[in-house]
Formats: sequence, C-alpha cells, structure tokens
Amino acid sequence: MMLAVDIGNTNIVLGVYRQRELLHHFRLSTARQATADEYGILIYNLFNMSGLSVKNVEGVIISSVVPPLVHVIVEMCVKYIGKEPFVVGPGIKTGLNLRYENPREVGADRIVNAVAAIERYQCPLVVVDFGTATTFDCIDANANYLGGAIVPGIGISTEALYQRASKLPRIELEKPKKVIGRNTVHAMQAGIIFGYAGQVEGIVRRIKAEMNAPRLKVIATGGLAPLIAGETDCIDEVDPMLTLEGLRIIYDRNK
Ligand SMILES: Nc1ncnc2c1ncn2[C@@H]1O[C@H](COP(=O)(O)OP(=O)(O)O)[C@@H](O)[C@H]1O
Ligand SMILES: CC(C)(COP(=O)(O)O)[C@@H](O)C(=O)NCCC(=O)O
Ligand SMILES: [K+]
Repeated sequence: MMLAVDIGNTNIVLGVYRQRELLHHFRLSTARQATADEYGILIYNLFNMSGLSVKNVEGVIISSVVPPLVHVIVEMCVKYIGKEPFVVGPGIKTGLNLRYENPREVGADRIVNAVAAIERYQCPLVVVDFGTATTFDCIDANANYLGGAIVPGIGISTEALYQRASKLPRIELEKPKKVIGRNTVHAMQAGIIFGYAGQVEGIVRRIKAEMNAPRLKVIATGGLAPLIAGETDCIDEVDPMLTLEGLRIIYDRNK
C-alpha cells in the first residue's frame, strides 16, 4: 500500500493506494497548530476504522502548500508509519517541464494536478482547482507547464462579504433558483455562484485566445468544482481525485 497526502490550506486529503487503485480517501481539516502526535492519532484511527493497517504502508508521498506543516506530517509518518516520505519539491522527479519564471515558486498542488492531467487527458489543457484559492494551470500541446492564474477561492470570497459588510450574513454555498435575488441570502448566492461561473468562463476564454487553442480541454478539481461545473459549459470534466492521482504518478516515478 502507498499513502498519498495533499496538504492544502483548508483540507489535508489522504489517499491509500494499492498499485493504481485508490482504496480509501480521507479529508482532515488543516490545523496549523496540530502536532505530529495529533495527526498520528487521526490517521491511526482512520486506518483502523477502514480495516487498514499502517504496517502495510510501503511508502508515503506528500505535497504541501502550507510550509510549516511539512515537517509535522513528515515526523508523523516516521513515528507512526515507520516511513520517510517523499516530499514533492526540489530533488523529486515530476517529469513536468515548468515554464514558470521561478519553478520553485509554483505551488506543489498545481504541479501535481498538471502531472495527473497530462497523464489522463489530451494536451493542450487547463486544470482549474477550486480550493482555498482557485488556480488555473495551463499545459500546452507539448505538455509544457506554462503557468496560469490564481484567484480568491469561492469560500474566501463568500467569507469576505459577511466579514466586511455588517448586514450581510454567513450563507450556505447553494445555487439559488434565479439570478435576481429577492432577499439578501438569495442575492448573495446568485452573485457568488453565477459570478464565479462567469469569472471562470472569462479566464478560460482569455487563456484559449492567448494559447491560440480554441479546443483546449478544461478539467476541474477541488472541493467546490461540482458546484461551479454545473453552472457553465466551459468545464469539460470534473475529476475530484486529480491531485491524489498526480501524487500516485509522481510516487511511481521516484520509488
Ligand atoms: N467533498 C466536498 N464537498 C463539498 N465541499 C467540499 C468538499 N471537499 C472540500 N470542500 C470545500 O471546498 C473548499 C476547498 O477545499 P479544498 O479543495 O480541500 O481546498 P484546499 O486544497 O485549499 O485545502 C473548502 O471550503 C472545503 O470545505
Ligand atoms: C495558489 C495556492 C495558494 C493554492 O492553494 P490551495 O487553494 O490548494 O490551498 C498554492 O498553490 C500556492 O501557495 N502556490 C504558490 C504560488 C504559485 O503557485 O505561484
Ligand atoms: K488543492
């Protein structure tokens, strides 16, 4: 068995693979102050509850966009799983040709998503990851990683409204029936959901023009991908496990 760990700003997602098959996946909240022992308890319990044993884990791979948590999760792996993990970053083979000005600046999750998308879909393509931030990653016809765009995530955008405007409440991220909201909650839901879908369409349209690739494939992933994909026809596929798949592929390239 292999364990893949994606440390995002909101969630830590874990995937347990047997060869290419994803046996189980788990989602934890990203707690920046939690210790290796606390994550150890969670993982140990999740494994037990799923009929898995940490003793059967042959290797671990981690990607992180939260630097202070890397050593915590590495320490957890060594202490509770008995394995020194691979950490996606300098020294790890990804097979990706990065055309970013400074390749070390690209978020590890973006690299991992790109690796998985190249393997699973036809290039050129764009990956849109609806996480804490929403990222757009552009891959050309020769599988080069060109870069992309980073925009405030749907959750962050919604929080900003109620945190900064006294009369706006905290709302559920649900699609309203109409774009013309006749109460505060419906008006906010319409603005967020339909506005976000429009933003994605606008960015994808500009990317297609800039890459001169009108038939470019658009792959969406991340917690909130299904919500937006339902509101626009510019997304070709929703692939919820794309990041874990990318980690599995990179693990295989380095073991
Ligand atoms: N399966 C899910 N269903 C609904 N919402 C989800 C799901 N998974 C994650 N989310 C929500 O999506 C948002 C982004 O989460 P995620 O994609 O894990 O971000 P990150 O990679 O930045 O940690 C969060 O608000 C999270 O609560
Ligand atoms: C853009 C991100 C914050 C997205 O993180 P996430 O929403 O998955 O938690 C992350 O990929 C990151 O910190 N990137 C570094 C900057 C860059 O990619 O250029
Ligand atoms: K992510």
